[in-house]
Amino acid sequence: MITELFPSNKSKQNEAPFVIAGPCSVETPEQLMTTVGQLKKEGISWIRGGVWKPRTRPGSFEGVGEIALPWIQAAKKEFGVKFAIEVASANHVELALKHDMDMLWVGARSTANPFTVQEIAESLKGAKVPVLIKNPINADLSLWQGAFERFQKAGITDLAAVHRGFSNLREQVYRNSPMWQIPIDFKRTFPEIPMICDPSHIAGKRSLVQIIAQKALDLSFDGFLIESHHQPDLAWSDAAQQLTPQALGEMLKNLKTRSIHFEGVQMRNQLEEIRAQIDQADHELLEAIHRRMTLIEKIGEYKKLNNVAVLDLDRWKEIFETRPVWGQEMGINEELIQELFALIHQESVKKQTEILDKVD
Ligand SMILES: O=C(O)C(=O)C[C@]1(C(=O)O)C=C[C@@H](O)C=C1
Repeated sequence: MITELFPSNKSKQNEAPFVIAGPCSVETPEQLMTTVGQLKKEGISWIRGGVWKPRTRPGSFEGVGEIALPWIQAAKKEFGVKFAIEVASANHVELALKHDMDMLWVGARSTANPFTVQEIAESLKGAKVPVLIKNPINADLSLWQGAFERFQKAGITDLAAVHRGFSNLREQVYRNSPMWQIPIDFKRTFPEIPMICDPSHIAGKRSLVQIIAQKALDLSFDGFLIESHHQPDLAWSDAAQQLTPQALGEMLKNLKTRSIHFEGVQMRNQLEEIRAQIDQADHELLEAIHRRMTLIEKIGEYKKLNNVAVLDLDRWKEIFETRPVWGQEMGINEELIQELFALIHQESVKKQTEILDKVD
């Protein structure tokens, strides 16, 4: 089972994360052998490599295809490594299994298409390989969850999720927006499924890979899928985001792994005490919201009696402008206050509309 590969499931703390690394694309037998050999020297024994590359636009390099599979078999034999490749159709699955691939992954563009996910899941029935499912290219949590449900329904349960970021036209720093809340929400709904981070596709450039990888460890991710090439600048695809095996080894040494839980009685007691205070603060927050809602209902009754519209834009504008200023004085993030009051106002309007529409 794939879960056995992850340190967080072995109850050991501060252990090195599980890493699958390798070139974006398998290009030639020489490139593969050299890269795999160098990765092995860095202690990496799970290798990735693209054979079929689904590209956004035609004309760019789409992978060397099936001929790469015997090259991979040779590299596996030479270095005693395991290999993971992407599959995007039943035909790819059949070929991958025929050539002893050890792990498969479903790419972001495939996850976005339920027909493709269904086809891959069905073609894998009875197979023993673990499968990684990357998040869909668009920021749609349920589409990602749906892909897992399709695999589970087909009886394939040896699964892990890969967070590779989301396509976002407004994003400027990264190639794909990390939107960390989405993988966190995924972990909440599928706690038994390990979550791997692909910092290469989020970062888009090698100088940012470590920052993303560290953030993933801080958020208790279980491992990495990282692109590495022995001559990154000459790579046939994704040249800017690939690291040399040596740079990757160095980066992995520099990453700080964290414990999942607080260790030691004193630390745990302190934490309990602070959490009790948080419970109290949350209670007061809910009481304040309840008090506000009671007042909203009072105004709602008054508006109904006097035949006044629910929405009062001037008052709403005043609230929307003053609350962030109040919050700023307390050091609270402006965006949080705006989002919070937008939700609160939405609820007020809903409550008052119900009051006005109620037939007495
Ligand atoms: O002040 C009012 O008129 C209200 O009904 C309260 C309230 C609010 O949530 O604060 C709700 C709806 C209006 O659009 C403006 C403000």
